[in-house]
Amino acid sequence: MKQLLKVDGLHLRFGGLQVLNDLSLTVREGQIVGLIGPNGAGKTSCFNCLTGIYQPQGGRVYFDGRDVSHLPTHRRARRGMARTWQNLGVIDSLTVTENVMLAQHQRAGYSALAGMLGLAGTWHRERELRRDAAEIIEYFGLDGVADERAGELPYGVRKTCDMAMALATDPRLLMLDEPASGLSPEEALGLSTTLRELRDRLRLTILMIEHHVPLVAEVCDYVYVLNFGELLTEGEPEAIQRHPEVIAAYLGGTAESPAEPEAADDDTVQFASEPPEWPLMAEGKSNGTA
Ligand SMILES: Nc1ncnc2c1ncn2[C@@H]1O[C@H](COP(=O)(O)OP(=O)(O)OP(=O)(O)O)[C@@H](O)[C@H]1O
Repeated sequence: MKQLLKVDGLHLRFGGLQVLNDLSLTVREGQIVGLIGPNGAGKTSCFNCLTGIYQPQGGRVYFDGRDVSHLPTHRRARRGMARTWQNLGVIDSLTVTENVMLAQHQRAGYSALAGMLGLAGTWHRERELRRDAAEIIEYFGLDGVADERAGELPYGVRKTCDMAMALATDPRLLMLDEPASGLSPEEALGLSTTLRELRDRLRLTILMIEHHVPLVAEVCDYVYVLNFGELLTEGEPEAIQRHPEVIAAYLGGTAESPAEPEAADDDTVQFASEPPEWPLMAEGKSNGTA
């Protein structure tokens, strides 16, 4: 599988705070890759560097074999890098359809001024975009709320709208920032079906920040673990769940003696204490805390 995203030695500092320290990772085409780590580990900052929102002091980002480190956010998006937001990218005062169409506009193919003036050709393209938006909305099961203002919809529905908006940019790489946060445990696990479908039917590659371990274990091919801005370890989800340093990072303590894991009925561990969204799970068990 070819490398779609390659991150090479990112360094990011805010004043005296080293947020990312020599972070490197690779996402291959067709993979679903997880980026996990305790609160404040630098996951969202990493996404911000990948999308060009933050300009790191060192390191390079390559997308589809090209160095995109110097490109602004909208040009990276045009190349096929899309993201969702931890705190939702939807505009509350717009309807679901309007939000999706707004997201589509970077690939509209005409200037905002041409659109405003209704110049020849724009109305035809606009109709195409509206049709595409309707398909995306239907795909995500949002057709029943397409004309509702996003701000009036439940949180889970707005999250789905956020994902529909990312898809509307016609991406190759979808970067999801905590897609399961705020969802019920059932909704969160249902996401795994959606994510696999996005990969298998639409041939998307997915990099996702997520604390919901059953979802990560269920859907990710590979996982990177960040701690204090550095790569702690990487590997397949099963190995990550049993990794002593990962356990120690989430619980405090040391790799040799991580604090207080609860006994489980196999060789994985479950934690009753903080952080609630990272109890390492025996496969298929629900912790009810997501
Ligand atoms: N713009 C900024 N200015 C100053 N500090 C920042 C900025 N953005 C992030 N940080 C700091 O960088 C560190 C990493 O934050 P980041 O949000 O990337 O972590 P995270 O792993 O995504 O955490 P969480 O799981 O809680 O979302 C934190 O200490 C945060 O306060």
